[in-house]
Parts: sequence; C-alpha cells; structure tokens
Amino acid sequence: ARLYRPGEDPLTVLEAGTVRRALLNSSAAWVLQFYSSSCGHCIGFAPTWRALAGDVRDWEPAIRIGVLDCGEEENYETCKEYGILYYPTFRYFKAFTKQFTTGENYKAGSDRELQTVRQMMIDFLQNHSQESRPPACPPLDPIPSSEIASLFDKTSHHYTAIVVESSNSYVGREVILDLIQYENIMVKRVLNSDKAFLEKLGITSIPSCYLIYPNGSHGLINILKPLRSFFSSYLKSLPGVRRKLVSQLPLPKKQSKQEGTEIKAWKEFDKAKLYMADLESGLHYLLRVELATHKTLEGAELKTFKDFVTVLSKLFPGRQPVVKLLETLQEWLVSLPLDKIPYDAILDLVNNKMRISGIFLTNHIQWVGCQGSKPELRGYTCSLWKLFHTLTVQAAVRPKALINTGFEDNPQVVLQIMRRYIQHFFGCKACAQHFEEMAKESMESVKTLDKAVLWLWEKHNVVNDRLAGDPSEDPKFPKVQWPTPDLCPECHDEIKGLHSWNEVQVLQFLKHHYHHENILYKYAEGQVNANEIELGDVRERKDKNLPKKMSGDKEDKILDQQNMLDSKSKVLDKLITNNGPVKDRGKNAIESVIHKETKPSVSFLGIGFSNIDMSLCVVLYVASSLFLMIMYFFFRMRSKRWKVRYYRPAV
Ligand SMILES: Cc1cc2nc3c(=O)[nH]c(=O)nc-3n(C[C@H](O)[C@H](O)[C@H](O)COP(=O)(O)OP(=O)(O)OC[C@H]3O[C@@H](n4cnc5c(N)ncnc54)[C@H](O)[C@@H]3O)c2cc1C
Repeated sequence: ARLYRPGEDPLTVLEAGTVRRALLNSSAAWVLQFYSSSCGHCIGFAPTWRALAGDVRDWEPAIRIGVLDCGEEENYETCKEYGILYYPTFRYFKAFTKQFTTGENYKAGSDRELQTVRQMMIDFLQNHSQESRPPACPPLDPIPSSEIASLFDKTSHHYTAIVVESSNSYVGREVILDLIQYENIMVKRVLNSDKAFLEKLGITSIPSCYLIYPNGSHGLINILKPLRSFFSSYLKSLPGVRRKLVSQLPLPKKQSKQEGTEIKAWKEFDKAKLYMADLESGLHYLLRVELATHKTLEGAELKTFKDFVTVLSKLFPGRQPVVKLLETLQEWLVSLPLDKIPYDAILDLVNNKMRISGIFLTNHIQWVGCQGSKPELRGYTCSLWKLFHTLTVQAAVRPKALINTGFEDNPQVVLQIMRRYIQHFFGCKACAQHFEEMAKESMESVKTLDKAVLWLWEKHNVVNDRLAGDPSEDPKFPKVQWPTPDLCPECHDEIKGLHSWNEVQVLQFLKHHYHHENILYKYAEGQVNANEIELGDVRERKDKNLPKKMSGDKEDKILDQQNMLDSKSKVLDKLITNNGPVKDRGKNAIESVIHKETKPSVSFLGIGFSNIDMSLCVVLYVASSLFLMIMYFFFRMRSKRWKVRYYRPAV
C-alpha cells in the first residue's frame, strides 16, 4: 500500500493477510477504499481520503477508514474475492459481520467530496440494527425536548451537551461522534421543531449548543461560529473532559513491512527505445490481474477479449514463447463453443497448461521505460499506452498480418479493440469515460492504418495535456507533448511563430519508435536467443507469403496428449461437469490446440527442439552410456577368464 503509509497516515492499511480478520466480527463498521497504486485517479484522490481519515480519526471505535492496494501483486487474489473491477472502489462493511461479505456499495454514485463521504458514514452507522450497532457508537437519533428538560437542575457526574439543529443537519451527529473517545461528557441532539422550548432556552439560531453542567446548572454556549469543529473543540476543552484510555478494540495487526519505503533499484534505460520488459509486464498485469477481476466473460466482454487476443496474437512483436501463448489462447478461444467462459479457465490455460509445454509469459513485473520515480507512479497504464501504440504501428507496417481474421479490411481495428478493452476492462472508470468521449468524437473518421497510428498519438497527447500538473504526474517524467524535440527534431515546425507538428515526420517517427526492431530485451525475464528476437521478422516473412519454413518446425509431430495436460484440472472438470457434452468439446479443443501449438522451445543450429525432445535425448544418452559400460565390463570379464583358461606360463 504505497500511496498510504501505515503508521503515518491516520487510516488502516490493510493487505491480503489482514483484511478478512479486520472486517470479520469487528466491533466497528468499516469504510474501505480498494485502489490501485497505478491509477491516476486514486493518486489524485489520496489527499482527500487522507484528510477524511484525519478528520474522523476520533470516530474510529465506531467506524474505521481503511485502504487496500489492488495494484500490489500479493493483493490481486483478495481484490478478486471482493469483486473489485474498478479503482477506486468504496465498500462499507457493517460491524459484527459473522461471515465473509464483499461489503456494500453504499449510496454508489454519490460524489466523493470529504463532506459527502463523512455524512454517508453517519448514515451507514444509523443503518445498523440495534443489535449490530457498534457498542462505541452512542444513539445518533434526536431525542425529544421533554427528555432534556428533565435533566435540568439535577446533579450528574458528567456534562450533557445538546446540539439543537434542523432535521437535515449532520452537525449534531458529527459532534456526538467527535466526542465518543472522551469521558465526563455526553452529547445529544434535539430538533428545532419545539419552538416554545427553544424560546425558553433562549435559542434564536440553529445549530446551537446548550450545555448542562454536572452540578445541574445550564446555559447556551456562546461560540464564535456555529460549526461542528467549534462545538467539538469547545466541548473537548471543558474542565474534567478528557480522552479515554486506549479502548480494547480489536485493531488489525500492525504491518511489519514498511512498504512505503520500498524503492526498487533504478534501471538505466534509453528513452528512445522500447523495452520488452515493459510490454511483457503490462501483458502479465492485463491477463492475470486486470482481466482476472472478471469472474466470467460473456457477451460483449467475451467478444472483446476474443478480438483483443486475436489482434495480439497477430501483431504483438513478442518473443517466441509469448507469441505462442497468444496464438494458443486465440485458437482455444475460437474453438471453444461457449458463450460464457469462467476466467479461471483462461488463467489455468495460461498459467499451467501452456507452461508445461514451455509456452509462458513472465509473471513478474519489471518496469524499465515505464518505471516511476516513486513506486506508485507510472507502471501499468504507461505500458498499456505503449502496447496499443505498438499494435497500431504493427498493423500499419505489417498490413497482411490480420489476413483471415475478419479484421483485414478495417483500418480502425486496433483502435476499436482498444476502445472496447478500455470500456469493459480498464480499472480506471473515469479514464475510460474520457477516452470514450474522444473515441465517439473522431475515431470513425480514421480511414487508413497510418491515420490510426496518428489518431492514437494525437489523443494520447490530449490526455498528456489534461494531466499535466496532476498529482499522478511523475516529476521525473513530466506530461509533455510527445515526441519532444530532442527525440524527434523533424517532428516540430513553426508556422508564423506558432508551434505545429509535421505529421509526416511524426508518423515516420512513431513507425520507427514502436517498431519491433526498436525493442530492447534488456531486463526482460529469461534468456533471449537469436531465434526469439528474430520472430518479428519471421512473421513478417510469413505475411509476405515467402514460404520460408521455420527450421526445425515439427508441425506434424504429435506428442503424447496425456503427458501434456494436467488431467486433474479443476477448472476443466468444472467446465465438463457443468456443461455436459458441449464442454467436452471444449476440453478437446484445449488439448488439440496445445498439442498443435507445442513448438520448439530450445533451438540449436537453427533446429528447434521441444522439451520432450530434450528429455528423450537425455534418456537416450544415459541409456547408451549404461549399455557401453555393461559391454565394457562384459568383455573385460570374458578376456580375463580366457587368459586364466588358456595362458599357462612356461615353468
Ligand atoms: C486510455 C487511457 C486513458 C487514460 N486516462 C487517464 C485519465 O483520464 N486520468 C488519469 O489520471 N490517468 C489516465 N490514464 C493514465 C495516464 O495517461 C498515464 O498512463 C499515467 O499517468 C502514467 O504516465 P506516464 O508518465 O507513464 O506516461 P504515459 O502517458 O503513460 O505514456 C507512456 C509512454 O508513452 C510515450 N508517449 C507519451 N505520449 C505519447 C504520444 N502522444 N504518442 C505516443 N507515445 C507517447 C512516452 O514514451 C511515455 O513514456 C490513462 C491511460 C490510458 C491507457
């Protein structure tokens, strides 16, 4: 939880290991913000959330403020369990919940102003039943004026403060909660409906605060401004009123890790280059985190996912295992006759089944060109931009790549898929709305693949312009109009003293910058061999219909099916049992795709070998060594026996 620092910020920083324990059977209600440290809106909202937590710090025994960072790898699963699709998401949890609950989207759609959230917290507390109300929370409903009158001129061991207000005012309830940690004082609220009573007390304006002293005397408090903060601080400063000793509240365990201070070693990089580590890390986050928050994909979401994977499999300029993974996934999705797919099945295929065949995608995040000067800055959203720019450029430089996909004649293909991806899956809802507005305005006017490259460049610059100076801006990477003159001097012109873009040069620059030949593999996980880097070229050759067969391509090689698949796959079993024969076809589809796609994972002298080839080699090598040793000892024994039998030394 790097946006919020445990111990420093006045809120509870939760994580996968602590959240359930904190919420279950808690004596206080909770308001949790599920956020992602890479989400610009979450960064922008953090000061408000911190200020709110500070403002209601005294309410802690009744209602608590917490945060959980869904952008942290160890929290991915937890956020999925709570069904978090977008960031930030606010959930309210009642006190004394006996079972796991995903919380309430209490009054979803209200604004996120500090005051609105504070008032929603009060409403939420009042929404508790009598039995489940946090014991530290005093009654918040107004009391009748007659009850107040009965307290006059009677001694008591505490003060009684009465906030007189209108029915829609929250001041009384706020003051009540502000003082729950203080002893020798009780705060109550009365509505201004009994005019005669107010007149008797000399109350002429509301809100007002009337005080009954322990000796029974009473009077109106004269306060400069009738505001919550003035009332609360006056009451807290009364003689004898003091803070209670730390109550025995079941506080969540203190975090031992100081996440806020963790800064990874800076990786030097060339800003004129593209880094495969960024693209692969982004793909990992997209497939395993962002999409994984969706339990099942169906309808428009499934269609978007399928189309996105199709485009990725054809255009992603990745290393061989990653491209194979995308191709396998694409074929599997096409062959699966389902209109609803549990996302776990996709994860199972990506994480387990394909890995067995040596087809894998890094599961570690390694930002290079997308690293931020603080851990919460840049990262995933940067890589997503880079991914889509790369795809628009790849579509423009390899127009034949999309042949037979149904997208070949569509110059907007990448843009439209990006638009749908952002709409359905992007964790930042507000960003998606902005992007949708831009798409609605002009995406339809894009008529060529080159124009698509330029459209995305232009719109990205609009976003850069809007976010300049925003709290999500990394001071080390200011939001500027890109490419800057140092990266592309030819892109910049001046007409009558005004800056203008030379779009021909910009297009040329983008086609160079986001071209696979501009990708560096430094910091990318795993070894890189020449064959892998060559892949882009290989696919380009394929596009140009030059039938250069990949060396060692053993397409007709059929591998032992049962060895390749984890027969105990829970997800597949679920698919089969839940859906009968149709899903059987689904399982076969997975098997056949994986088998067909089992391609060389090691290359030697230009010949590709799969993992099975390698294992067979080792087995044969060991067997033949053993055979040679046995033969050696056999003949040695024989020759000894022969010598003993026939060799008689002369006496
Ligand atoms: C579709 C989308 C919409 C978003 N909307 C919002 C929003 O509304 N509010 C918000 O707070 N955040 C939004 N974000 C996130 C935000 O745009 C940045 O990604 C984030 O602030 C990180 O910025 P960055 O410094 O890494 O640069 P980014 O803007 O992420 O850019 C990444 C890299 O792309 C290159 N680049 C920069 N400009 C261009 C360009 N014009 N053309 C081609 N390449 C370029 C540069 O190398 C740069 O380092 C959005 C992200 C996406 C993908």
